[in-house]
Amino acid sequence: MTSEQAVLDAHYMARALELARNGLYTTHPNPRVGCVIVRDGQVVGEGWHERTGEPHAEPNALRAAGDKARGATVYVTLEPCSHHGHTPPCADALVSAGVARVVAGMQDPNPEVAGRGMQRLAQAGIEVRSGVLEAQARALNPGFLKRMEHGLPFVRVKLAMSLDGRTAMASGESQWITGPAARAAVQRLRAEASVVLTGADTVLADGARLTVRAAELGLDAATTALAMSRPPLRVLIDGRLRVPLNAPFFKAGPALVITCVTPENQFPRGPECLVVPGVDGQVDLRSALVALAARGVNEVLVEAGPSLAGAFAQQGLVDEYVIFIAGKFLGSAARPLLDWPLEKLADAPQLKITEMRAVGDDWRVTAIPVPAASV
Ligand SMILES: Nc1nc(O)c(N)c(N[C@@H]2O[C@H](COP(=O)(O)O)[C@@H](O)[C@H]2O)n1
Ligand SMILES: [Zn+2]
Repeated sequence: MTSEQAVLDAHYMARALELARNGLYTTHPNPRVGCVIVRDGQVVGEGWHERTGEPHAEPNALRAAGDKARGATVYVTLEPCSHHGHTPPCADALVSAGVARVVAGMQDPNPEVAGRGMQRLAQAGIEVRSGVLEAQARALNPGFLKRMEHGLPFVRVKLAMSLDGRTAMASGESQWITGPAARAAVQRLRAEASVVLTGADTVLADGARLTVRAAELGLDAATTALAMSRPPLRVLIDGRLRVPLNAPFFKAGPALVITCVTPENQFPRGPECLVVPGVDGQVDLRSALVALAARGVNEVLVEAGPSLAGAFAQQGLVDEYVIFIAGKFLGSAARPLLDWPLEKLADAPQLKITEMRAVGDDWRVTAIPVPAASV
């Protein structure tokens, strides 16, 4: 392959990635996928996957290209599927359309596909290439990949704190530490998650509802409509079933309660209740995540107090922290970020800060845990 071809491949894959991002709020449990069809140096078709049950990105792009797909090159951010799911195999559609070349961002880790899509194309005499802008293709679907590769959702913990690392006054007062731009960013994090998860303490103390509110997303009308069409499932971890049915959390819409005690008709007409293993009224969080992944949950946003967020952190269940930092001191009597008593500096978990940027008057820090072996 010439270097000119490699540059063109990266260029059109970048466009396919851009298209895939249209599905940021809607595709789960499916992945976000984009597709561009190019013939004689012209883009003749574009498509992206909007929601599960509807056509994949490739048939959408093929429909736009019509007869011009014959002899064309197809750029798709994820290997074309080879299985019959809600829709027929995209690899077959590409063969039927007579395309000459298919370039994929990455192999599909779904065991039902896992290389068979590219294989089918190659067997039909189509030139194939995979792994173009692979890091970006992977970054688009952290939850889908984690679920397919590890049977767990991707867990993002959102925290908001003062410059001295405090999240609320001793009284619990915390509205608002951060400004409106940071709060809008949190709304968008909720909207892109499959699940927003919290604990009984937060719901009982703050009356938290954890809904996505259209007016606070800060998105254009079309994107807001997409985001609101697929709101995340709100999940409450409540080991002892302490939260009453009349709590604002339950009045705000459908919710799932994860507990470790038998509900015994606790919620006769109330929310769905999932029982997982636990000890002393403490839900086993890994079991809860496994159960969510089994239901097709890709991305979990944890918005909880120091005790539940700290438990996720201590148990090594967090993939990413998004921490909003406000230019305030709340003082030493205020509440800490995480309940995680550590004795020695040597025991302090290492994080890699991957991004830091201003959001209105606040700062947003993204950090990922560094595995102990590589510290
Ligand atoms: N290559 C590709 N393009 C898309 O637009 C997709 N949505 C997928 N998804 C793959 O197919 C599975 C879902 O199939 P159904 O929507 O149920 O038919 C999904 O798990 C991916 O493996 N792939
Ligand atoms: Zn497909």
